[in-house]
Amino acid sequence: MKLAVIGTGYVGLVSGTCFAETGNQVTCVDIDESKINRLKSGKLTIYEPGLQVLFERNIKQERLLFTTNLEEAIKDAEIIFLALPTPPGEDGSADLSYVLGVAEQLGKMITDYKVIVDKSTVPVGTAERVHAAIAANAKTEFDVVSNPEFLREGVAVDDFMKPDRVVVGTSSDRAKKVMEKLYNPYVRQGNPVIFMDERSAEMTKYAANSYLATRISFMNEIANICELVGANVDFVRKGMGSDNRIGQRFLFAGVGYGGSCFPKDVQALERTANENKYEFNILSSVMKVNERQKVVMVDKIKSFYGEDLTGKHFAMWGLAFKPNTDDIREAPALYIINELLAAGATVATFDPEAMENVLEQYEGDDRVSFEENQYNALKNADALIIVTEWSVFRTPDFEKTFSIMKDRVIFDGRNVFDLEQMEELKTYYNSIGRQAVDTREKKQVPQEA
Ligand SMILES: NC(=O)c1ccc[n+]([C@@H]2O[C@H](COP(=O)([O-])OP(=O)(O)OC[C@H]3O[C@@H](n4cnc5c(N)ncnc54)[C@H](O)[C@@H]3O)[C@@H](O)[C@H]2O)c1
Ligand SMILES: O=c1ccn([C@@H]2O[C@H](COP(=O)(O)OP(=O)(O)O[C@H]3O[C@H](CO)[C@@H](O)[C@H](O)[C@H]3O)[C@@H](O)[C@H]2O)c(=O)[nH]1
Repeated sequence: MKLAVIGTGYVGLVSGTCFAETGNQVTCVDIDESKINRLKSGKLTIYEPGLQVLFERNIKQERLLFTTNLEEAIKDAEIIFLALPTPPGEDGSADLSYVLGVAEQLGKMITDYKVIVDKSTVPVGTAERVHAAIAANAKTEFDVVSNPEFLREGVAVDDFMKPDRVVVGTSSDRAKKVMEKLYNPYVRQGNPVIFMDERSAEMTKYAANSYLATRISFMNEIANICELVGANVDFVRKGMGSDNRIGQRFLFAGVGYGGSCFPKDVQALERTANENKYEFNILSSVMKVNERQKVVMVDKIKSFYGEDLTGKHFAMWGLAFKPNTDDIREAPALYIINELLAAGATVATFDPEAMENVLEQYEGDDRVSFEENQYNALKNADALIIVTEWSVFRTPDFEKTFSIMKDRVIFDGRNVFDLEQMEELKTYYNSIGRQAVDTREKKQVPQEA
């Protein structure tokens, strides 16, 4: 099938490449000329494991093209995907200007039947608004379908190629047949395509993200209580998760959820509730808990050193909002850095992929540095703070680590180390939802003469 994907960010680039991989002819379009030039020259614009191979293969086999010319991209396409940003507006609702702006342009351009598919995360009722925006100028038949995307960054290719499910919202039989054909290869792998109306499809996306965010905030609260009562959240998680009704996944306490989706989508669903005069009490708490959790490491650091951190220097491992991505949108690390700086500290950071995206924010600020590797970041550090659970941080050379640091102190926001292991090292180790370990050698107090 011939497809156009409008917006070549995390979702557009992954979807476009994966659709090409299942044999479709895909043209990806973006207004960002530098992005398109880079993609055209065979270079990826994001870090996403497994994407490079598919990207190169499909470019080589001429199934994947890139352009800035919207009209050219959609001319022969049977299906047009909108993978455009829907950032939070000032009132927390999703900003639909990108989606509706492109819809208006499409209305003027389409000359034969098209299925226009919304892959962006958009509030309930958007399919109707997109339909109206296109219809204002369209001289031909078309259908608007809601097909929310559930991929996770860091495992996006796997999630796209082997989705737990595909949700398609449409009330048109003609569009349904087109979508059935498109997703046929995925159904054959045993993954269901769930058809429903447009409004339910739009709501499904917000419900799924908000539920997952709720699980995280719930576990973060459990972790905070564990610390107070002397329990260990890792045991509690395993004990809870073994109940099939709960399940093991997505129960990890940490430094709060970040990324480009959960924070904005929870906020947007609360906004939808408010607009409909419904008080969604759980969501307000989910957000409140997350705000607090993002800086829980700073609270721990301040109770160790005192409120004023002037003269203190910290090493930070991890900047991305989660491992295996270079994405730093709403990354807890950035909130933690800013709080530390405000309290007078300096920070040396290392992240395997995300440093380039953070550099700009601290340009000219010599209180924050970006180091070549995780050990360089430890030089003269009073303490190490772990914010993102990249695999490379899980088994460090502790002897080397402590020989470089000024003091043997670790604050771990992702529980990457076992407590037993830390008890054997002479260290102060403070993690999430577990008791702090302090096995540093006590200084000998000289006997009074
Ligand atoms: N990132 C994720 O993991 C993820 C997963 C599922 C759903 N979503 C949703 O998908 C949507 C896109 O998210 P993303 O992370 O890919 O965003 P992104 O910011 O990475 O990419 C959006 C792209 O759209 C381009 N763009 C903006 N205006 C354009 C226009 N008029 N014409 C053509 N291109 C234009 C931008 O230049 C950018 O490259 C959002 O609604 C998001 O909530 C994201
Ligand atoms: O047990 C967990 C799981 C995740 N997180 C945090 O939650 C955030 C989001 O993680 P994840 O969901 O893995 O990443 P995203 O790429 O943001 O994916 C979410 O958001 C996407 C955009 O809507 C959806 O498509 C995905 O289904 C949904 O999982 C990150 O900060 C994680 O560190 C935790 O703190 N504990």
